Amino acid sequence: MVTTSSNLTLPPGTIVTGRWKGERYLIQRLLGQGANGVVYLVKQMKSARLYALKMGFDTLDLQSEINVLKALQRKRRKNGSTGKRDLSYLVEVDDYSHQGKEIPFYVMRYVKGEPLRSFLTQQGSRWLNVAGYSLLQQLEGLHDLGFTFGDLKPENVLVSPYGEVELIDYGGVSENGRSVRQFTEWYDRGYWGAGGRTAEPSYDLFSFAVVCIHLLAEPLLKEAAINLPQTRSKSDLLTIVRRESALQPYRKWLERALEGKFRSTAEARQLWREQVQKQVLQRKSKSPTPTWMMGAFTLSVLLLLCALFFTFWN
Ligand SMILES: Nc1ncnc2c1ncn2[C@@H]1O[C@H](COP(=O)(O)OP(=O)(O)OP(=O)(O)O)[C@@H](O)[C@H]1O
Repeated sequence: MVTTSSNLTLPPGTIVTGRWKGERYLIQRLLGQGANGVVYLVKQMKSARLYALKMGFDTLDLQSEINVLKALQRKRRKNGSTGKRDLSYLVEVDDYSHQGKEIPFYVMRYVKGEPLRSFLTQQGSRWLNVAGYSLLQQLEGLHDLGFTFGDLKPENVLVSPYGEVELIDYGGVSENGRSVRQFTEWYDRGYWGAGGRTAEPSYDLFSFAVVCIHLLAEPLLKEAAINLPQTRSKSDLLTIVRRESALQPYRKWLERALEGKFRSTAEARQLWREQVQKQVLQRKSKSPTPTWMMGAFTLSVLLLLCALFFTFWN
């Protein structure tokens, strides 16, 4: 096995022992690899619990990601009201000594889910209603703590079988008011000449609007994205939204997000909910959708609404 700082693959069965804290983790399998690191599914030896463990290629990048996670954790603890689940996202930070090198790693909650795109391919694009609502809930929690996610893209959104969303990859999270640290062209407001790269809730809402366009009208988005920067603009996106039939149920929401007109993420979430309710009612009155499917879908919407209620009103 060749190990360099930019290429580190550890086989299943390897035990990663933290240099400072001594905790031991047994690697089960590779979960994924990105620009900033490798993520493994691991079993904590003392508890037999499953976690995700991320090892960094670049110590500084990983450290700043860890700093953000710690800051979020501190704020969540202080606020105490954003749901117990989130308090334990970051589990541990340590170094791993491997072939004479110190490799930094952190351990986080293992998120069992499918990336948004494959989830919708398997379940049907209608499930964007449920997943989108859950995503807006997640963003609202983050925004309320004073942070912007930044690098919102389909790969960073994992969805559970019931449509509940978890964001992964906090490497792009920035404090509101600062510059966005990490972004991906298509979902970046600056790329479309639609605003600056200041971290603020409207930045994430814009990205989510482009994510929706990407998922439901990819060929048109691809076409618009190849325009030169001088000719590429937010109106290209607005034109797609007005023309593409698959986007019509979301039109009002997408227009407001692209124009940066939501006053808050709560308002964006509320409008999303209204448009979902409208669709459910319309379908009920005219579509021959099997009752079981409508039942499962409505149950998921209800579960999300309950989760929201307990999170924000308790
Ligand atoms: N907590 C988690 N639970 C389950 N899988 C995860 C988790 N975190 C990351 N992954 C998987 O590992 C992959 C890479 O992780 P991540 O996106 O954090 O790496 P990255 O190097 O920052 O990626 P990018 O190049 O997108 O910035 C993800 O696409 C996902 O499949």
